[in-house]
Formats: sequence, C-alpha cells, structure tokens
Amino acid sequence: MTATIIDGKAFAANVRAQVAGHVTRLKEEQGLTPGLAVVLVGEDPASEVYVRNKGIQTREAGMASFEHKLDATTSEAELLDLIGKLNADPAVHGILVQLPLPGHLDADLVINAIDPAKDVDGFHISNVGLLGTGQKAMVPCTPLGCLMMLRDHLGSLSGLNAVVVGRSNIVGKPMAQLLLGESCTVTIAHSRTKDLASVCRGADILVAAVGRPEMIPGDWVKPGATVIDVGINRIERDGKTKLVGDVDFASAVEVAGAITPVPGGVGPMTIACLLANTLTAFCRANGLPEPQGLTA
Ligand SMILES: Nc1nc2c(c(=O)[nH]1)N[C@@H](CN(C=O)c1ccc(C(=O)N[C@@H](CCC(=O)O)C(=O)O)cc1)CN2
Repeated sequence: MTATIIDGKAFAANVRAQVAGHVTRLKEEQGLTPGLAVVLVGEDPASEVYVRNKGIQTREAGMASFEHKLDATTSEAELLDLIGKLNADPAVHGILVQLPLPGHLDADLVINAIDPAKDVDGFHISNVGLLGTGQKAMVPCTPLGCLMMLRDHLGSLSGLNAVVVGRSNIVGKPMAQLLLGESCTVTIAHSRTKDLASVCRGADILVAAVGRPEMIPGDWVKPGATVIDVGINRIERDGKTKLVGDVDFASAVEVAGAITPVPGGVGPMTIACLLANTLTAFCRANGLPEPQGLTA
C-alpha cells in the first residue's frame, strides 16, 4: 500500500484564498483592514526568510503588514516598549515576535507582554490556559494547520488513538490539547519514552515533532495510520543540503494511509494559519462573526 500524500502547499493556498475572500468582504462591508505586526530581532537567516514570507503573504491576503526589524543587540526594555506600542495601536490586530530570540532576551517575558487578544501565535500564557481548559483561545499556527489537515482527511477524529512525539510549547503540547478537544485518546511521547516504537505503532494519528531528522521509520507506523510530520531538518546528503522531516518518508509512505511530505506538508500551513488567526483576532476585536473553518 502507498499512502495518500497530504498536499500542505495546496491546502495552505486554499486557506490563504479563504482569508483573502473574507478580508475583501470586510473591507467592503466594514471599511476596515486587518493588520499584522511581525517583530524580528537579529539576523538569523531562516527567521529572515520566514518573516519576509509572512509579510508577502499578509499583503497578498489584502491585510496590512507592519514589519519591525530590530538589531541583535536590542535590549529587553526596547523590545517591551515596541510591544507596548503595538498593543495600543488600533491598526494592529495581530502581533508576532519571531522565534528564536537572541539569547539575552527572555522569550517568555516578551511573549507574555503581548496583548492576549492580539497574540496570533497563541503562545501567551492566557491563551495556553484557555486552550488547555477548552475555552476560546488564539491557537498556535502549526498545530492549528495540522488539525485542519487531519479534519479534512479523516472527518471525525473522535475515539482515535493519537500519539504526539515531542513536547514543545510551540507544537507538541498544543497539538495534544487540540487532539484531546477532538475526543482522541492522546499520548505525548518524547525522547525518554520507553519503547517509543511500540507507542508509535499504536497510533491511528501519528504527529512527529521532535526535530530529529528521519527518526521515525516506517516499521514504527501502524498500517493505514495518518502521519503528520512537523519536522523541518536540514541535512547534508550526497554533497547536497536537503530538507527532511522527523519521519523517514521513503519507508513510512509504504505503510501509512496518509502522510504529509517535507517540504510541502505542515510548513506552508504555519503562515496560512497565521493569516487565519489574524483574521480571527480582527473579527473578535470588532465583535464580528468568526470565519468558519479557519479556527480550532
Ligand atoms: N513566532 C514564531 N516563531 C516561529 C514559528 C512560529 O509559528 N511562530 N514557527 C517556526 C518557523 N516558521 C514560522 O515562523 C515557519 C517554518 C517553516 C515554514 C515552511 O513553509 N516550511 C517549508 C520549507 C521552507 C524551507 O525551504 O526552509 C516546508 O516545510 O515546506 C514556514 C514557517 C519557528 N519560529
């Protein structure tokens, strides 16, 4: 059996088109434009690419994009001052601070300074608590993208065994909360889990988010399972740089029922869901109905 390939690139393009449609209508009906502010501190090359793409896709969706590029030596006080200004700016409905931050900055302190209603990353402690207690929250973009693809592929997730490999605050933990919200039986596994192979083999839904290149081979995958690969790892192979996931795609594709590729799977959904979250934040701020199918 060869798995269905879940095309995240096409899925993300569809999400962005839906967001753009809502933005056009909101401009006509309300005369208002959603705005997203993205803050980058330092010159991490990958972060620079992600931030540039966020700006491009925000403008393509018809939203206002505010980009703040700060020097790597920016102090915590300067960064907090900028966040305070963005919190108070009525043209800004979403605020994102690109991670990772340079080592001298306390990421938790910075993230928790963002107005939770504008926290389109869903990383603020208030949004983490709201999601954890099943209340209306801003939901982190990458897990939200995974959930959208899972719902589209499987319909109801109720009663399925879901294994999330990885326990990060950005992906693993919120992904597990979302799957619990869909009435899955959820296991969070990680590098210290005993007999990880057999834990993974029990998964109807296997989400890999450990950040270790091709760590999960096909013989850890239950036949017919849906595999969501969140890993984005750059490796050297045959003298070339290659992007691979946390799952060994070549062997897993022979066993799984469906699988996301890397690149072109979960990655593109991260920015698409950022746009969806900015639209959601805008609607909530203005007391408008939330866009259907673009929230958790
Ligand atoms: N504040 C945040 N920081 C970071 C987040 C985040 O959600 N919020 N996530 C990642 C980086 N990221 C967005 O910021 C991101 C990662 C990957 C992709 C993507 O489209 N990947 C492509 C491959 C791109 C490539 O060639 O490198 C794919 O998988 O197909 C988009 C956004 C960390 N920081």
